[in-house]
Parts: sequence; structure tokens; C-alpha cells
Amino acid sequence: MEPIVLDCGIRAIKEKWDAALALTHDNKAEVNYANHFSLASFDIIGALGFGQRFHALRDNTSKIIDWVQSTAMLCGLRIIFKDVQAFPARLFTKKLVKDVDEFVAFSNAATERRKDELSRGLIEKPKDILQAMIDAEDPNSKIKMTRSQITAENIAFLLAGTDTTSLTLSWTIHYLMLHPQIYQKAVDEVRSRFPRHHLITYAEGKAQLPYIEACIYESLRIRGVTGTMFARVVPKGGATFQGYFLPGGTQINVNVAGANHHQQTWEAPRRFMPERFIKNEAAKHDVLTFSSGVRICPGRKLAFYEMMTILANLLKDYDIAMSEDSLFVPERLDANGYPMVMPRAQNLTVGPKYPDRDCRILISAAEY
Ligand code: HEM
Repeated sequence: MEPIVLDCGIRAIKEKWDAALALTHDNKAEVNYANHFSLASFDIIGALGFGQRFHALRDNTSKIIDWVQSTAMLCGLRIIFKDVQAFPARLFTKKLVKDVDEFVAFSNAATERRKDELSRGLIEKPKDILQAMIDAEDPNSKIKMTRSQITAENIAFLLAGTDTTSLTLSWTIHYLMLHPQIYQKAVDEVRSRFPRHHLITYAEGKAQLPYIEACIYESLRIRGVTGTMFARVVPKGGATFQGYFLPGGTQINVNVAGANHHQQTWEAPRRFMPERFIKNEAAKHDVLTFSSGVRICPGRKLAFYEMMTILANLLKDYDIAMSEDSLFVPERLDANGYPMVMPRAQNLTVGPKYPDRDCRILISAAEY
């Protein structure tokens, strides 16, 4: 799957940034990284799940983004209204329902087309999520996934795997800009290990860039993008948890941000300090942002493929600085004495509240 991740991710972002630089005379251009990471994440998951390119980053928009947004809104409205197609709910949901119907039809058609092309020998078997689901088989019953199940999973991947990954990358860039020494250390690491025109793959990054990986872990910890509590139900018979007995059926909620900032686990939890993850595998397991146990995020490895290849290559190939009018700079400190962080919007995921204002950076092609 990595070729698709590289093509729709780092290669496409570099194309966009190089095009922005080509329009300037002083090797300096302003870009909005949050916007670009978001569009690229839709292109990646869309390509892996449907076997087609959506070019959201190239075109600054795509039908697939509207579909995903409508689906998320409709899911939310279903909590309020029992029947979203009955009056009065349908006044709000008509367009959303239409979008979701289109989305489902599109996904069903993508599965049918893939099966047809394979059966007629028109294509080699692709290595992507769509193919993995078509081939998947229950080991006991040998039952395969139905077309509707594949569509449902594909929609779940787009809902769960786009914002989460792109927002983590955005927070990482923001924290690096607020901590120039950490930014410089990450840049020095990648530039000392890879030449200018080399495209770093995930395996190369994982093996040779421990500091950049640590920056991603620290970003996942300090500003975990999973905004909700993880809801769980205590099994029948109850359970004793840290000395407290909880009866079966009790709903409990795991506070992710609380765990990621717990003072007994983390030294100076409010401080952005990637060093805490260097030569410390145990600390990586203490970050709860991907959850834990049987419901742990199944897309976490894919997310790291995206985040590592995008971050490592961008830090290698571009010098990055905050926009000159940025409100959040290393010298502006919060009450704890740490650089003040841009405000966040707390929805299903946690992202910048004002990305158009706060996620602009100046880039220039690196020379080294
Ligand atoms: C930085 C990126 C990501 C973060 C922080 C993240 C976080 C999470 C978390 C916390 C959960 C579990 C929620 C719970 O325990 O109730 C979850 C579930 C899930 N994630 Fe991710 N995720 C990320 C990327 C991805 C990607 C790239 C994909 C796939 C394309 C993906 C697909 C899923 C799916 C399908 C589930 C539901 C699994 C289930 O029903 O048990 N995620 N994710």
C-alpha cells in the first residue's frame, strides 16, 4: 500500500508546495499546512478504499469530502432524531441523505468494478484496502464480506482515518514551530541521514529517524486528536478497578487526555518534550490516543506510514517558519511558562479552531 500512500501523500504535497514556490521570486511562499494535510488524507484513504484517485489536494476540493462530511452530520443527527427521513428532521437532512445515498452507490460500484476487472483479467490484483476486504475470509466459516459490509467499512475508514491523521500532523508542525530548538533537532536528524532528492519511505524513517518519530508520539500525547471519552461497559459480574468495585452494566468513560497528561506517568506533562520517547518503548505504549485493548485503532500503522513519510520528507526538503503575523510564537508564553498553543475546536476530533488564521507557514526550498 505504501506506493499509494507516498503518491497521494508526500509526493502530492511536495508538488503543491513546489508549485507555490515556483510562483514567487524570493524562494518563499505561504501555505496552509492543515488544509493540505486534510486534503491529502482524503486522497490517501479514498485511493486505498476505492481504488481511484480523487485529487482533492490538487483541486482543493472533492466530492468525497462532501460525502464524508454529510455522513458524519447525519450520524450526529440520528442521535437527536429517531427517523432522520421523517418530518421535521427531513427539513435538515434531505441533502445529507442524498449525499449518503450517492456515497453508498459510489462505493458499491467501486467494489463491483474491481471484481469485474479482476475476473476479466484486465488488471493485476492491486494491494489496497478494497482488495484486502474483497479477499478477506472468516477462517472458520470461510464466509467473505458482502458488498454492503465492504461499503460500511470503507465509510468507517474515511470517517475514522482522515481527520485523525491529518490533525496529528498539523499539531506536530504547530508544536515544532513553537519550539525552534526541537524543530532544528528534527531537521538536523533527517538532513544528516538522507540526501536532498531522496524520498524517505516509512521503513527508512522508522529505522533512522527516532527523533522525528518521537515528535509524532509527543504530539499524539500532548494534543491527542481523539476528542471523545472512550465509552466502555463493565461486563456481567462486575469488575474491581483500582480498588473500586463497578457493577456489571455500568458505563464508564476513559478520559484519554487525562491519561496522556497524568503526572504519575509523565514528567512535566504540559511540556512538549519528544526526548521522553527516545529509547523508551514503554512510554509509546502509555500514549492512549489510539486507544488500547480489543478496540485499539486498526489503522494506527497506516496512520504512521502517512505521518512519518510526510513529516520526514517535508522537514528534509523545506525550511519552515511561522507566518510573520502569527499570533502564536515561541516567546508568547502561557500561565505555565510554555509557548502558548493555538486554540482548539473540540468535536469528535480535536483540531485547530481557526486553521485559516493559525496554520499558515512560510516555506522555502531547503539547500543543504
Ligand atoms: C493519528 C491517527 C489516528 C488516531 C489517533 C486514531 C484513533 C482511534 C481510536 C482512539 C479508536 C478507538 C476508539 C475507541 O476505543 O472507542 C479508533 C478506532 C478506529 N480507527 Fe483509528 N485513528 C487514527 C487513524 C486511523 C486510520 C488511518 C484508519 C483507517 C484508515 C483508522 C480506522 C479506525 C477504525 C475503522 C476504527 C474502529 C475500530 C473498531 O470498531 O473497533 N484510524 N481510532
